[in-house]
Amino acid sequence: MLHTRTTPAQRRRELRRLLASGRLLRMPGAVNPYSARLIQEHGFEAAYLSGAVLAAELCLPDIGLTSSTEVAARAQQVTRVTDLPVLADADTGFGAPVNAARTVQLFEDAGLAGLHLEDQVSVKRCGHLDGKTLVPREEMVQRVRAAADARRDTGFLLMARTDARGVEGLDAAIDRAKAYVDAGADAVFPEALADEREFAAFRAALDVPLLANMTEFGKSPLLSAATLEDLGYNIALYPVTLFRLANGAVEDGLRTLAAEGTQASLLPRMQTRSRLYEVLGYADYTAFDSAVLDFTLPPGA
Ligand SMILES: C[C@](O)(C(=O)O)[C@H](CC(=O)O)C(=O)O
Ligand SMILES: [Mg+2]
Repeated sequence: MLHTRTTPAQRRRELRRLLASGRLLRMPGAVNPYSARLIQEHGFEAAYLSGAVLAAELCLPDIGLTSSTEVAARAQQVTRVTDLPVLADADTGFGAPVNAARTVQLFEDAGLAGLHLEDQVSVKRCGHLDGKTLVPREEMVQRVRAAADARRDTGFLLMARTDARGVEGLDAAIDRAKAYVDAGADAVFPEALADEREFAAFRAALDVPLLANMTEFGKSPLLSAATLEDLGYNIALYPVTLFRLANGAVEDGLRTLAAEGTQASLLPRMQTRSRLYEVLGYADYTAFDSAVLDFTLPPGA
């Protein structure tokens, strides 16, 4: 009942254990708390909270309009329903290095297992678009240092993302990543690498855990989990996959409903009522109050 059994500290330890295991961790982005629960049920090791999805859900572009408190509030709703470690997208840290520090503490309090900070300027954009602007390396070093110092739980994972590949080139991106690790980052997210060779170059240059962003319709090839594991990557990120799938299904459904005047032909593609109730754990609540499950579902529901 009420789904979770573990503390944030346990989940952070679990994330660190997984990152040290040499196995690839598969991390889909949750669209909402319910989908975080589904990610857990389907056997994934961790979940992600994407800045792009959070913004898009509010019908906003991913340009840094959401605030750290808004993201933390959403994160808390997600961490309440899953025992999986959840990594959150902290964009640029939402301002100056002191804002990044505050973000770390807000995200710790939200029960997250870690966050990533990127080296773009505050009016940021998706890492797979052209025309990005970076802050000077020294400013990002300060951002990372402030974030590392702000942690009250040293288990909380601090990941540095560099967007430099598309702006300054691969070598500069690797140099920046090394400086961020020296400043206290536990792990690195090399954004928008062009091919497998570049993924390998990052792995050869750094000995901290690395995340591979397998976002669709972007600049990186969609490498399989097996390939990423062979390359020595620690996390395969699918940040917007569930959101794009859901939106595709919703648009198809709306078209069919409009054209056919009934949703009847869509039923085979819908999650049933009984499956929904199973995920929500209706049955578990009856242990406390038999009135919760004192109904029978119609056949096929
Ligand atoms: C990972 C990311 O930061 C996100 O917010 O999910 C995005 C994903 C995307 O826009 O496809 C990014 O890569 O910038
Ligand atoms: Mg993002």
